[in-house]
Amino acid sequence: MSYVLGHNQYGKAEIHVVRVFRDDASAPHDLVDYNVSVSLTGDFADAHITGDQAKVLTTDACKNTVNSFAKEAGEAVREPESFGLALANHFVDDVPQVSGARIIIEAFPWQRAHGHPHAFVKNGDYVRTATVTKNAAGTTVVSGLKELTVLKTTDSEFHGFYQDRYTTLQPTNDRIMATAVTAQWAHEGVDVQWAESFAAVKDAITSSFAKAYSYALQATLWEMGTAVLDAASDVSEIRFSCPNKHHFVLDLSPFGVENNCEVHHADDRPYGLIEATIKRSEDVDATGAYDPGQAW
Ligand SMILES: O=c1[nH]c(=O)c2[nH]c(=O)[nH]c2[nH]1
Repeated sequence: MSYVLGHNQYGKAEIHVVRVFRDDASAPHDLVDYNVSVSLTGDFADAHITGDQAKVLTTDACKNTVNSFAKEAGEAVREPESFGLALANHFVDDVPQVSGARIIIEAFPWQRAHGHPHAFVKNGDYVRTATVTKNAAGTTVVSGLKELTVLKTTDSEFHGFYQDRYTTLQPTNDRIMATAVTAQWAHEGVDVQWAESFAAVKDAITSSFAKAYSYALQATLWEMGTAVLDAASDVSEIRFSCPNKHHFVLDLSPFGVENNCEVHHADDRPYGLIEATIKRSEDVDATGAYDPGQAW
C-alpha cells in the first residue's frame, strides 16, 4: 500500500505573553496582552513519513521566539498585526525549510485605571484578533474582533418571511436586536496604520448597528459591512459571524400585567447564526488569508 501525506502544519498554540513598555522611567507604562498561535508549513514530510526530525524547528523554539520577539520586535509589538508580521517574516525568511507561516493573535484590551501610570483594568467588551499569513502566494493580514456584544431595544423588525408548515414564528414590528459580533476583515496591503484602522472599523460596526433600522440581522450585517468599507479604505472585505441573541417578550397577562415589549426572556440556546461576507467588489478573493482550521 502506498499512501500520500496531505496538508500538514505544526507550531505552538496559545502562547500567552504580556509585554510591558517601561523603557522611559518617567513615562507611564503601557502593556499588550496577546495569546499567540504559530502554524508552520514547509519541508516536513520526513518528520511524518520516515521519522527524521532534522528539519523540525521545535514548537518549544516557536514559543521561545514569540516570547523573545515580544521584546526584540520593538515598536512592532504594540499592534497585533505588526507583531504577527514580524513573526511571520522571521519564520519564513530565517528558517530555510519553512515556506509558510500563519500567526494568529488574540489581543486582550486593558484600559488605564483612573489615569494611573501603571494600573490597568481589563476591558472585557471584546477581544481583538489578527491573522498574518506569509507563504508563496504573498503576505496577507486579516484583522478582527470577537465577543463584541451589542443590543438595541427597538428599531428592529422581522416579518414577511417564508411560511411552510413548520413556521410558527409570529411576525414582529418591534423587538430587541442583540448579537455578539465576530468579524474578520482582510486588508489590501500590509502598509496600514493598524491601530487607526482597527478603531475606524470598530467604530463603523457599533455606530451602524446603532443607526441602521433593522429589518433582520441579515440586513444589519449588510449595513455594518458597507459602513466598514466606507470607513476603512484599506479593507477589501469583511466576514461576520453573528448569533441572534433572541429576547422573547414574556406573556405577563396571566398575572394581569401589561407587557409592551418591556419584560423579556433572554434566551441562551438555540440561537440563529447569521453569517455573511461583504466585499468591495466581486474580484476580491481573500479566502487564503483566513485560518480555515483543518479545511485546508
Ligand atoms: O433577524 C432574523 N433573521 C432570521 O433569519 C430569523 N429567523 C428567526 O426565527 N428570527 C430571525 N431573525
